[in-house]
Amino acid sequence: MSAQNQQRRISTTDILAQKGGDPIVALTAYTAPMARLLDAHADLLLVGDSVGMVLHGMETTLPVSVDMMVMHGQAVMRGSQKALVAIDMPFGSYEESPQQAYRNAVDIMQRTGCTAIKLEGGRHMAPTIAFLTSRGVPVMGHIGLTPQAVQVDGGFKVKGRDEERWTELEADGLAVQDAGAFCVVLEGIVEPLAARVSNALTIPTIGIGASSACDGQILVSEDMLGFAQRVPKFVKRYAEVGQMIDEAVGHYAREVRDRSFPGPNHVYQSKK
Ligand SMILES: Nc1nc(=O)c2c([nH]1)NC[C@@H]1CN(c3ccc(C(=O)N[C@@H](CCC(=O)O)C(=O)O)cc3)CN21
Ligand SMILES: CC(C)C(=O)C(=O)O
Ligand SMILES: [Mg+2]
Repeated sequence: MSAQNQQRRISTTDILAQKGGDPIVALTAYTAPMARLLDAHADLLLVGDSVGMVLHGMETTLPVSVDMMVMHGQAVMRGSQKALVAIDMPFGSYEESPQQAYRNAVDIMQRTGCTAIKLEGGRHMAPTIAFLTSRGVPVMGHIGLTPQAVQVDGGFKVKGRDEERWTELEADGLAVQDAGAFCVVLEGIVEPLAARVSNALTIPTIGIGASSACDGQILVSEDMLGFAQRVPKFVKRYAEVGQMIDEAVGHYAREVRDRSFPGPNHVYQSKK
């Protein structure tokens, strides 16, 4: 390791310090080349369990394993230098007990070198979050629409449309904060609720489908880049990479078929 050009990674305390200040720029990353491109712009890269749906074609995030998260986490660590890397704890790896959560979180941190883990759940996960943070595992919370609850919720359903639910979600945010989380993802909630939770908390809120009232934003990179055919309403498509790939691959196929590729620049010549 050379001391020169060695850039310090953004830390959990750096993220915490962005509360109410410069918005936190976060994106998902699953691979080294994508992490390299995102690292120049993002404060935080999340190796999301959405990897199961986005890269592996799964219908939900439920089949994702710790080993999958570790493989993708290692790739993202190799591809990034500056951004804080957090890794999602997959379904079934943390809910049983604080001890189970600790064992799997340490496994993920030790095998990847990531800075933090993220887990879904509010008040009911607070004892687990406290167990982890008091033992050296930084935790990012995730409340609102929690995709690992897709089967009990009967789909990916926006939360807080009913005002009577607002105090419960606020209590979830406060419980996650009091348990020691350094930030919390607010997913799929109505704008006034996002504003209320963001104002009530002293840790940064990072929104996805939760309005600009949050202290930062996160999106699935492939969604905002235009890879997917269909994306949730909260996604803005900043590019149409899927279309670019279709055009490029169509061009390649035509050139292979008419033998114009490979051309003179793409072949090896023997010694004269
Ligand atoms: N590619 C991708 N992007 C994501 O943002 C994402 C994943 N995958 N996988 C894990 C979860 C699942 N997410 C989702 C998936 C679907 C909707 C969705 O269809 N929402 C409806 C609104 C439903 C309602 O109104 O209750 C929508 O029209 O946006 C939302 C979040 C967010 N996460
Ligand atoms: C979208 C973010 C918050 C996530 O949990 C994921 O990508 O799995
Ligand atoms: Mg996730």
